[in-house]
Amino acid sequence: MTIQLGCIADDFTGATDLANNLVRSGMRVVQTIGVPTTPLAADVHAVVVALKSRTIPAAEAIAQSLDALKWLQAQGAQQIYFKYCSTFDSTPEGNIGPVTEALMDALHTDFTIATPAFPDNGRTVFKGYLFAGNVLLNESGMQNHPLTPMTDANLVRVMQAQTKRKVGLIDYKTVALGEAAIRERISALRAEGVGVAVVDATSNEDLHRMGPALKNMPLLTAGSGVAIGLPANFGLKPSLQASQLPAAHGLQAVVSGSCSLATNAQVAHFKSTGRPAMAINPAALMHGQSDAMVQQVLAWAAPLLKDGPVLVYSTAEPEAVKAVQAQLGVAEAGALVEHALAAVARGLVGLGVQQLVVAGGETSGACVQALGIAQLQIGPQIDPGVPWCHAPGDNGGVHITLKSGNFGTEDFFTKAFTVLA
Ligand SMILES: Nc1ncnc2c1ncn2[C@@H]1O[C@H](COP(=O)(O)OP(=O)(O)OP(=O)(O)O)[C@@H](O)[C@H]1O
Ligand SMILES: O=C(O)[C@@H](O)C(=O)CO
Repeated sequence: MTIQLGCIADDFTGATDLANNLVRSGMRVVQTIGVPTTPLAADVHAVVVALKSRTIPAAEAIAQSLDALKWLQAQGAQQIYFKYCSTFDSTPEGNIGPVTEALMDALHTDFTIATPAFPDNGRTVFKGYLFAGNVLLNESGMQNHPLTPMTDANLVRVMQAQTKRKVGLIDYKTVALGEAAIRERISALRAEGVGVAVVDATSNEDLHRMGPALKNMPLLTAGSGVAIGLPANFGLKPSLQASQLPAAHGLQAVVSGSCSLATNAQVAHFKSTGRPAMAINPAALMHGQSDAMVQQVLAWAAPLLKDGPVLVYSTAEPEAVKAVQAQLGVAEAGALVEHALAAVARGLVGLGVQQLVVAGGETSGACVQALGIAQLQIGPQIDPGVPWCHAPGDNGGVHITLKSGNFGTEDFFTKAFTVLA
């Protein structure tokens, strides 16, 4: 079986976000966790390979992305889509620039686009500046991200710092004129030696105008927004009919390791409903105390689960995160918390949880790996960018949703379960 679009996502929530937009735009999609070792068995238009490569060393991110590329090419992928965060999450070293460059080299292409625009979630790009909601990226809370603080909203500048290729801009005026003008601008930029063009988009209409101009471009790099304009290039029509998931069974739980503004509000909202919630303090995980802490959390959760969803969270305000990072180091703090939350997720599933909400991309990566999930079927959307997914397994498998840090309404942690009911 051959596929049309081959996608490489740099984290797991981002992968379901992209798969969701492709499904809603008319594609049959499968998401794999990591690079599969066998050929694709499903009859689909697109595959999203979910990596956990956003914050690992650039050389490793490149190696994993090239592996994914090789597998996708072997499945016949006609176009490659490198999906990163709608808030362009990266460190000064990358990994968006280095991975883009490596994919360009491997695909023997001298030009690609870069745009994290996702208007349905308030991410817009105007004159090369990224807005999250009504404010610039660096005023949106993303300047305090635990792993990838974003302190500059100018994407041409941010991308240029990460790549040796010349970075240019296709601005909103060109995008507004549509396919021919965008193609003309691409030719002009290529003639100037530009290898990567940031593209403005402030609405879904912009993304739909962009779509036809991207037909046959070997590599696209973007958030999930660009996806909505692509299926038409393959003769497919939008369909809001998400794929049907098997009926949901089992107990319900939420595991949250995201420290974003949105997740902090979602945790506060869940607690305000009076439902059971337990915080994990990273300091309590140090000196080999993690296993004991996980056991304590599971013993707490076990008798409560029959009465409805419980929440286990490390979600904290920026000051608390900074204090922990000062004590443990940024990477160590992140890894310690991810490891503990992943063990909690595995333990909760062991207690009978079959409907699981996980908040945070890195956290989701750790949890999905700990649960041994290899492939996800994409189901109905809960909020823009966040679908329910299903992983087959014993007793009907697990319904899981991987919520990007900044996505979802305040009541997401309770609302999500009503979508499956
Ligand atoms: N209280 C805490 N102190 C320090 N680090 C924490 C704390 N809680 C979580 N972390 C770490 O912060 C990181 C949060 O990243 P994660 O990707 O899970 O969330 P996010 O960035 O908000 O989500 P997304 O990537 O979907 O936008 C993880 O590595 C997590 O382990
Ligand atoms: O694009 C986004 O914002 C999300 O899909 C994501 O990648 C969060 O990790």
